Amino acid sequence: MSDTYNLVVIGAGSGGLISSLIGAAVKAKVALIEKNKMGGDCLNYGCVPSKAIIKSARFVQEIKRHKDYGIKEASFELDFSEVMERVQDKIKRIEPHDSVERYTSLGVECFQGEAEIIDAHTVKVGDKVLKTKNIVLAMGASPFVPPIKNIDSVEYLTSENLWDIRELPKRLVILGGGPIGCEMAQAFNRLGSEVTQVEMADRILPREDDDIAKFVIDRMREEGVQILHKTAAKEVTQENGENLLLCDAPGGQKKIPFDKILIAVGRKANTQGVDWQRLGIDLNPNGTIKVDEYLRSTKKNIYACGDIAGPYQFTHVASHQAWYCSVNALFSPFKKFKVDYRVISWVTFTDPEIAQVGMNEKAAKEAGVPYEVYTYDMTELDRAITESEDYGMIKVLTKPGTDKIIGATIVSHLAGELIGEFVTAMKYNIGLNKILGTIHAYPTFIEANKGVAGVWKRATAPQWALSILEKFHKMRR
Ligand SMILES: Cc1cc2nc3c(=O)[nH]c(=O)nc-3n(C[C@H](O)[C@H](O)[C@H](O)COP(=O)(O)OP(=O)(O)OC[C@H]3O[C@@H](n4cnc5c(N)ncnc54)[C@H](O)[C@@H]3O)c2cc1C
Ligand SMILES: NC(=O)c1ccc[n+]([C@@H]2O[C@H](COP(=O)([O-])OP(=O)(O)OC[C@H]3O[C@@H](n4cnc5c(N)ncnc54)[C@H](O)[C@@H]3O)[C@@H](O)[C@H]2O)c1
Repeated sequence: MSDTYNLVVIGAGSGGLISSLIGAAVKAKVALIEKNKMGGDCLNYGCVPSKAIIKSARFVQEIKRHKDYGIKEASFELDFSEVMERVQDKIKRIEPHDSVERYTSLGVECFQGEAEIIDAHTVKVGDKVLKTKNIVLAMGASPFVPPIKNIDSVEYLTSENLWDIRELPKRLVILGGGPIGCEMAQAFNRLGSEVTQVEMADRILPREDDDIAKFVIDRMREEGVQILHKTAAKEVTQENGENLLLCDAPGGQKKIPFDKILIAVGRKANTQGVDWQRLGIDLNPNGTIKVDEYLRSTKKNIYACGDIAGPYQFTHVASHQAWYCSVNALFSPFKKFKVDYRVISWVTFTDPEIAQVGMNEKAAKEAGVPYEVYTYDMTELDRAITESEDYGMIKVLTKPGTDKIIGATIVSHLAGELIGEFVTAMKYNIGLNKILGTIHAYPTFIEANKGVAGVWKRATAPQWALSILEKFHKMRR
């Protein structure tokens, strides 16, 4: 038997794990190389720790809202280091899913160490040289640190070292109003930090529609997060033993005192330090690996998935792409599949959550796609009222004159769960009429999806038919 691998996968995050798993499942000889922690960003620094801290913060918030639930007195004493230990505990609970032991048992040969690509068919890890037919690049992305003067004078936080702190920052500045910035601004504020969020663009959550983002912005401000829009961080200085962030703001220069600063202004692909040109691999202007619709790089036996490839930076997209990388690498030229981004969903885990599938209004306008829009107000939903969670909306974009869904956005409690029905509907071409005709249990949050379908039905009911019906019933009286 040849020692040559069918697939060498570099990086054991969401993309690399799934890519190697698929290879092993179809009996290919697969090596998986990881230089740091199995599970990559999602498990160790991303989705898992962030969702764990968000839960503690939400629990605190519910205690603060005791009067909304008819409870006169409720108090709590926060032990921040325990909150952070709980975060680590959740990582440890999930770790076995992504472990060397599990992947080895599934038939993947795991190597610990930094991979070095020698040529298109050779990868080195430590003193081992692996020969391979194909390579999958799944090396992820890292926090981008913008060029702010004197930033190195403070021990700034990013999503990588945030999880090491055990003392709650009293005054926390968060740079960036994307998902990381917003999720962490709300969570730390709820846990007791005084949070100032600094966003360069016109507003935080710049990718969302205005009416959707407003629900989150209003809620965050109500809870006490100070949100500064159109504000660009320029310099860090120290005055009287205090750290200050100097920003260009609409009213002039602003000085923001802080104890800790979290940088969350985007993540850049881990493509530094490799001579890609020598390997015949082109990069995109933003530093990601240039791939075609089969996820092949410009070197045809080298594929890429996840954050290193883009265009999305989500765990589920990395694993979706991973399938195409492995299958296309292992079965080309007999069979190959074009990656399908038609139905991609994502959730921002603020409270309320924002969940999206397909296009929102902003994206449809930018792409010049014609649409009709139907909205449902969550204050009308019985279950939301009984839960004191009657806040938010569902917004569905349809192809004009039809019930075909081209996008859905939900901003509400449990939006991330509710979006699932629209994901399935879009994937299998189920329109709003069929959602309306489906029995949803009462009283549940998911009934809201039927609610928006009802709004569509009433708005599009043929007026001529209704007027004939009116006459018909009149005649029968
Ligand atoms: C705070 C935060 C919260 C997030 N929350 C969510 C969320 O709720 N939902 C969601 O879908 N996404 C979320 N994301 C995004 C998600 O974590 C990423 O999109 C996902 O982890 C990307 O997976 P990947 O496999 O491309 O890369 P990674 O998970 O980064 O894995 C890449 C791996 O490659 C290894 N590596 C790099 N170079 C080499 C080398 N030369 N040799 C060997 N190994 C190497 C790295 O050590 C790393 O382990 C979040 C991200 C952050 C930072
Ligand atoms: N719930 C989720 O699915 C989830 C959660 C967290 C992260 N992620 C993924 O990780 C990616 C990275 O997240 P992110 O929030 O770091 O980045 P992002 O690119 O999504 O948002 C960064 C924000 O920072 C702003 N910004 C850029 N430079 C700035 C500066 N110098 N000063 C102030 N503001 C500045 C941008 O205008 C933007 O609003 C996301 O795009 C997402 O794909 C997903």
